[in-house]
Amino acid sequence: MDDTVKIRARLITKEYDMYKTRADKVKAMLSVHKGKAPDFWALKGVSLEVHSGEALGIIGINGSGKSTFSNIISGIIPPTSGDLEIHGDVSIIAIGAGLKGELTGLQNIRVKALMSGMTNQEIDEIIQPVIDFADIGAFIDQPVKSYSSGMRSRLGFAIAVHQHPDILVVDEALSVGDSTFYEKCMEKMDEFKSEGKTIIFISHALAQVEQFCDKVLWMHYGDVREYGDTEEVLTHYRTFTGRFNNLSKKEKRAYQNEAKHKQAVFTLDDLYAREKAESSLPRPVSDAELKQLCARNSIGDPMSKTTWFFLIAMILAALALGTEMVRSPKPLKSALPAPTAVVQTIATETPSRPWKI
Ligand SMILES: Nc1ncnc2c1ncn2[C@@H]1O[C@H](COP(=O)(O)OP(=O)(O)OP(=O)(O)O)[C@@H](O)[C@H]1O
Repeated sequence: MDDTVKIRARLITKEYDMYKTRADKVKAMLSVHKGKAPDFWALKGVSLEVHSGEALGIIGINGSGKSTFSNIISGIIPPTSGDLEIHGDVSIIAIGAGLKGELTGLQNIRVKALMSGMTNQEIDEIIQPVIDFADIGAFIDQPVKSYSSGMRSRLGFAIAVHQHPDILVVDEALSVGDSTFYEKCMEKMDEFKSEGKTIIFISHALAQVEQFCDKVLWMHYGDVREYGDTEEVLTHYRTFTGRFNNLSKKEKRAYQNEAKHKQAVFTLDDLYAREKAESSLPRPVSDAELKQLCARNSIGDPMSKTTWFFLIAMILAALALGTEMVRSPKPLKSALPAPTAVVQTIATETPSRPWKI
């Protein structure tokens, strides 16, 4: 492990809109209707720094936001606010994620490798090692939808590690494999670590986390409950889950409902106030920077008034042009802008059918 920061997350939030129908979502995007769908904040300001050669475990009960956070790190979904720096290529392995069911295992290897920017020659070189590592035999030529979850996980892991990413995110992918494959994956992850690569390991299997991770992030209903030394965090987490599991069904439901209510009513102003009172950031920031970190990113926002204005202006211009062309039809060639050389060539070659131009 060295001091080079590979991942720096500062006050990352994720808001999901709980639209009932697709139409409601489209209406909200166009800001046509005033009603706002109920919000749900899956992440309420997560900050951490992960270094080169470090293995970070992410733990937490179901629905605490682990996958949401790992999907943001992997670039699969954008954060709602906050700042994320990633230094290096990221490869994520999650159960079944990223594999196309209709394609064969072999085709999936090619597609995923192409998407990660590998050349055809590089892909040819990794195909056999991936097949050997995944150990799924003749199934490699079968559609992935016919695979068991263990086979999918093996193929996903094999592809991801052979892309040689700088940062490897393993989201519960090892929970479905057998013990032999698990050992093989662990060996590979150790190799990665010793090469200075960074690993994010999301798991409910605390013994695996304990064995492998240098640090642990305990997530709890969108918040960071604790972040630090593996043994310490795991001890506290085990105490919590011991108590939680002893609750009656009714008590558990009440606990969950209260936490989810807090996730529903959360706002970015709350985050700003919380950080003003007690900062969770690894380094101090100015008030202006804090305000920026607590401001919504523009991706996914409803359209601004200016965008609306231009959109409407363009639609009106297109309509006016269309009407003009219908009212005074001209020969197509004169209605069009000056023809290019290619169009002229075709027109010359097909003089009797100029409408083909
Ligand atoms: N696309 C979505 N739209 C709405 N809510 C979502 C969406 N994805 C996740 N959520 C909600 O966000 C919260 C966090 O989910 P997430 O999958 O990140 O938790 P998790 O800790 O990975 O859970 P698990 O351990 O069960 O995998 C949950 O309450 C979940 O229901």
